Amino acid sequence: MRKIVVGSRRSNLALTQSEWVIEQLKKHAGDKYQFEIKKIVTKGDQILNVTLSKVGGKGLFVKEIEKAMYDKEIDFAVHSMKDMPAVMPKGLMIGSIPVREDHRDAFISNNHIKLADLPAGAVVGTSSLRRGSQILAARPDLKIQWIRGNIETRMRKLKEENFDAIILAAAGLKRMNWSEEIVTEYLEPDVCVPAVGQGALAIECREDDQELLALLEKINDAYTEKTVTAERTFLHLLNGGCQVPIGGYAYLDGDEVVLTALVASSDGNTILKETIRGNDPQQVGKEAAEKLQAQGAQKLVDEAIEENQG
Ligand SMILES: NCc1[nH]cc(CCC(=O)O)c1CC(=O)O
Repeated sequence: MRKIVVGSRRSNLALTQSEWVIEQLKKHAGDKYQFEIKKIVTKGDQILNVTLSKVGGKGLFVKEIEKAMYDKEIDFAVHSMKDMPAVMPKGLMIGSIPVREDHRDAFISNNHIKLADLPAGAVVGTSSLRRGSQILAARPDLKIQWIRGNIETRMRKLKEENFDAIILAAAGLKRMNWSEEIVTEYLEPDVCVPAVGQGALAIECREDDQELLALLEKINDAYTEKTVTAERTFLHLLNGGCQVPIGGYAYLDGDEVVLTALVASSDGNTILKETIRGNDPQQVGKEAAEKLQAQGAQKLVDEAIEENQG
């Protein structure tokens, strides 16, 4: 019997995701494996009072976990796919991509007033440049205000502070069993293109752990893998980090991947958006990046980086 140690951030969402993955694996593990969760505190969990994009972005949540994996203190870790860097560190890999939860953003407002019906000047809370930009594109008369914290904290701030609405990933709410009744409306990708990988999980493990890889393979979902590959190829080629609003969502139409990719300015005044289809997910991602670059996406990315550093 092998004991498999799962490294997890200590937030409720991270623990819920790790427990969910363990439940899925148990269906295939027989009595050959035992699982244990080891909680790990990351830098991203400690820094809660500044905008994520200003303190180093996605990598903040994964570095300590990766060290524990190199040191063999843990065997795998479950991440939200959208928090994963585009390139994996040496010796580690994404060993499995389980079936994706809801990919959409959930719009949650006081008194259930829909986005289109909010009065001018209403305040929408989000710390995502991507969400802020697309909300402003739809409703330039609204105000975006930064909000941070986990789901519980943001829900409390919506009620107690000066927010009229907030936006959260539907997947997080569903995984945490929040009632659907709190959601005013789900924003479809034609209104708000989700983050690349939103709703999907990435199981990260050591490249050389063949035994574990064989087990993880059993809960890999081909549909999710294919669509997320298109999204992540696009993200990687744009090289935008999280300093510029970028979104990407793909689904399958028969064998074809259909990817909608977005690059925008934070104020929502410039929205570059393309939908590409094709059989090869990497080719589709590449084509989307090239199409948007031809429309000036790289300039938006470079300007955003300059602004952030200056
Ligand atoms: N930005 C943080 C983050 N990273 C992953 C999720 C959960 C949803 C998912 O798996 O995409 C969330 C919360 C949110 O965006 O509201």
